[in-house]
Amino acid sequence: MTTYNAEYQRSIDQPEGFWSDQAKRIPWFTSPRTILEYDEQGHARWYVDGEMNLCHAALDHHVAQGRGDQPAVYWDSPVTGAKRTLTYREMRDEVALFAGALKDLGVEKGDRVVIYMPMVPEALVAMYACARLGAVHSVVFGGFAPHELAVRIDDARPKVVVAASCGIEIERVIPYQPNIQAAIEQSEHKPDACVYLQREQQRAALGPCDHDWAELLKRATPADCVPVKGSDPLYVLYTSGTTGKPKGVVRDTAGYAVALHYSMETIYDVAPGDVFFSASDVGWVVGHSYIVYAPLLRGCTTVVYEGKPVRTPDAGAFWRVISQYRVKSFFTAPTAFRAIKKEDPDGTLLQQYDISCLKALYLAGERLDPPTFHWLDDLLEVPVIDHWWQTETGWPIAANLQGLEPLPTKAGSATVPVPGFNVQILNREGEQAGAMEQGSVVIKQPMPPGCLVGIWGDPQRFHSAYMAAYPGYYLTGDGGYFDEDGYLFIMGRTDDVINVAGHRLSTGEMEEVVGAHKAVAECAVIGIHDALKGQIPVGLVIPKDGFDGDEVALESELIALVRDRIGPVACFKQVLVVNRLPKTRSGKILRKLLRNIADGKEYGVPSTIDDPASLQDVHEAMKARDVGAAHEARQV
Ligand SMILES: CCC(=O)SCCNC(=O)CCNC(=O)[C@H](O)C(C)(C)COP(=O)(O)OP(=O)(O)OC[C@H]1O[C@@H](n2cnc3c(N)ncnc32)[C@H](O)[C@@H]1OP(=O)(O)O
Repeated sequence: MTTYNAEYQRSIDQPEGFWSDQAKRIPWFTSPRTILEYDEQGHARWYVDGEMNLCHAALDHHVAQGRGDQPAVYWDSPVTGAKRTLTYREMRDEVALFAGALKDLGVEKGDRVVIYMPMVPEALVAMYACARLGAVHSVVFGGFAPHELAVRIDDARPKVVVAASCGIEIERVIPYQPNIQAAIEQSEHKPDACVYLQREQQRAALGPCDHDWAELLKRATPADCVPVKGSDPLYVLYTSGTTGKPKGVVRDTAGYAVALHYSMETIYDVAPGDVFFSASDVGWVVGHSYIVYAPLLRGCTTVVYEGKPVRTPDAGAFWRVISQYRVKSFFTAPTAFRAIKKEDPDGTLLQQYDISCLKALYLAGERLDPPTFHWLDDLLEVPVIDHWWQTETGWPIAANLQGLEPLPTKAGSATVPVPGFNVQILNREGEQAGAMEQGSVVIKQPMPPGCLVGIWGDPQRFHSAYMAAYPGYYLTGDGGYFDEDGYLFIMGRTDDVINVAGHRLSTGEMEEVVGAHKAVAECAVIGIHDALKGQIPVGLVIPKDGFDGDEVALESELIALVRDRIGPVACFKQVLVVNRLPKTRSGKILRKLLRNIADGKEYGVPSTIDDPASLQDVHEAMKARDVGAAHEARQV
């Protein structure tokens, strides 16, 4: 039996040999002869000359191997009361037919397709149909506003948009068609066609370029899998950066398939036939990797859950799903359990269900705070595993590898680097930090297969955002440290990206929206601690001369503006009007200081501050509005 240390060391010392062995675990049309090469900028490229199709590897291959009658998807939708099971054969056939429908609309290898759908099986069908044709999908989360959709349409320039007529947020029906119409009106690029899956809760009234999903299928003939090169793009997934423009993370095909397959076995310890439940959304990377692609690549059954952790109908919802579908591995974000703990602090609802099938709980998307870890650890009889990764990496960077060598857990730590990821901590001078010394978390090149291969249409940004800070290393944007046992502790972002309920958002983008209001002279948006959502944004604005003084009206307008431009998912719900903001003498707003005050920490007056009295002003304003824990903050 290989140990973690031996496997990890081999992956770092002999990356080509290591990933060549792993590549043999998935089906190819043509096996790669070149395992690893570097592009002209020195970035790793995996399996460039291999030929495969991810839809074939995840569906057709399993049907051919005798898994046709095994469930591939369990759909459970407490918001509509519907449930559905699709076998591998049924999935393959639906995907092939929908791929045929997309082909009829002119979609070919390399074309982009934007997908804007809730948690319905057809979202998976649409994604796999794109993969089948070699088309590049770009899924946009339903909680984003039309403006965000428009930005993505302009960047990805899709031939077709595939959507559902509506999504359902507990009891609220959210019509999607008005969002799509508004987005296409705002975007410069106009897709040729939109396809709507009509849901009975709210049907879409189809325009001249719109198509009914069911009608298209009636006319379509099944399409075959198109062989693609290992390095051909599978998808573009947008994620927040420090500026208003999101970054289109480009994922290749074969590296991703090999890495996901490896992770299912080594990290999540699941075998073909096991049931895997990831409670997230297809709009996030967790959805792409661990709802859609990895479970089926491994021959498992994936649970597609259209509901919330609470209120659909109660805080026992996850336990019900685990019990009903005999889930072996469950994955969600800590914020979901904070919501459950709030409603059912003693875990009483768990007693109603037999969850003896569950072998481990995995958490990611934000830091697993020790109180939530201990609550879960006391409640459950299975390992509670925090693991850390990013949209960019596509799969876990650090974890406690249950399929390789389970290690003792430490609260607050994501345990150890996953084989393939040469994680290091660099200090301000760019030197390796010692144990317990906090610094920038970086990954030494080559990044393993599955990680981003570029930013869509912007190679320069790929380099400047990730590769330029420390040549030869990928900059994660997180700060952290290793302890003496080699356990990795991630302490949070080192930039202006915040994490709200497991959703990565840019305060810079919110500042752009707030700053564009006609009454705002200057503003700062900071992420402050929140017991439920991890972090929430708070705006601080200085009004322009001539402002009428109605602070309540201004706050409402700014909240509505952010909701309208970015979406409800931003959770932007508090704005303070202030006379001045603390700045350095060179004019830089002291955001970290503002965060410390809001989080109730002790703070000093930096020597570089331009106007020390501004600090007292802001602190008083925060206390008056009961912002975070500002009443506990103390100047030292
Ligand atoms: C490891 C790599 C990664 O980090 S990948 C990202 C991992 N993150 C996740 O999986 C996200 C985890 N979070 C969640 O699933 C949700 O936040 C949970 C915990 C379920 C709570 O949901 P909820 O109560 O709706 O709160 P929220 O903060 O998510 O929503 C705020 C407002 O946005 C809305 N919203 C949400 N989703 C949608 C949607 N798909 N379509 C339309 N609207 C949506 C919510 O209704 C809420 O609106 P409102 O402000 O109450 O009016």
